[in-house]
Amino acid sequence: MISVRGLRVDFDNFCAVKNLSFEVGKGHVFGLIGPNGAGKTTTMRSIIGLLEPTYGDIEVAGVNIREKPEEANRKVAFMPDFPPIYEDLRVWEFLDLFAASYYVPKSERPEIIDRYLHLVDLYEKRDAFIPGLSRGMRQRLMLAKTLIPDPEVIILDEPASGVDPHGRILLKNIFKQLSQAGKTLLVSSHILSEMSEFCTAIGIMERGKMVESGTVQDVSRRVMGHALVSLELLHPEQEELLRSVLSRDSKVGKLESLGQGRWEIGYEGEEQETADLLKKLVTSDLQIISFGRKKEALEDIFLKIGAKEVS
Ligand SMILES: Nc1ncnc2c1ncn2[C@@H]1O[C@H](COP(=O)(O)OP(=O)(O)OP(=O)(O)O)[C@@H](O)[C@H]1O
Repeated sequence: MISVRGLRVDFDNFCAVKNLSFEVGKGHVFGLIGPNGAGKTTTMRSIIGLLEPTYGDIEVAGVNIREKPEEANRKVAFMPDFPPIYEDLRVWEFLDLFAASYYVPKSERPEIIDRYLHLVDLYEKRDAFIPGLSRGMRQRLMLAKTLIPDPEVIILDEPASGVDPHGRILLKNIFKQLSQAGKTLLVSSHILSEMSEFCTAIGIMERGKMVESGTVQDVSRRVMGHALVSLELLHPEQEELLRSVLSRDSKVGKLESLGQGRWEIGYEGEEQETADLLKKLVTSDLQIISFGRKKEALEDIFLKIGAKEVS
């Protein structure tokens, strides 16, 4: 797990991170979201011990980084947003070099390297020279390198930047596997829509402060005040019946027709209440083709918080 309490980081007389506290539990993927200069990289560099905080307490996998920096260092791996890379090596040689620097015995390295190359879908590029790789492939190679020491805590700064849709799906599956294996992940990104798929929780940073954090759903409910439910009627002419059933549910807010029997409903209820609403609709003889809580649009949450900050 990761625990950050009361973190402050100053650069000369500029305060980049202010009184920041958050926790990421074992097996969770926490997404750090924020505009340029919000303090995401500074926070990550502090957690891995690359920056010394002005004050605050940080623990990784239960180890305080100030008290036991070397032990903490062994528990955590970091993938920076612009990692340096050794240009004149083949893919496997690059990983072999890193495995050697982590004291992986020579006899075990080929198997470990191949395992991680398969994981990031670069096995076919095993013998290719690094300059011939695309930016997305390099990102995936760096991810393989980051995972080789089998760290408990993995910190990734903008891992999805420059990665194509195939690579992003791959990344999502890798994060899932890692969290299922009990790893703790902290990921920063500007690609907000993907963060809601990758992450079990998010934190939104603005000017060095955490302005919101929690599950995407919790943050969305707090910021937006409601969830959106989309619904499609088989017979659009059942509109009156739909309106009448919905009017009896106090949690229903704005009702918007998208045409041809499709509706969007602002809904303040929890998930269980949403399930109860569906039951009521169906037992009222409405013919429903589709019904679902929409994935909260992180972009909307982000914009709303941004608007709140400047107003
Ligand atoms: N070494 C440094 N010296 C002085 N100021 C710095 C230093 N590193 C970061 N900063 C400043 O601290 C603030 C936070 O920067 P940081 O890189 O943490 O933001 P970020 O959220 O990661 O941004 P981005 O999304 O652009 O990477 C910025 O205003 C930046 O200019």
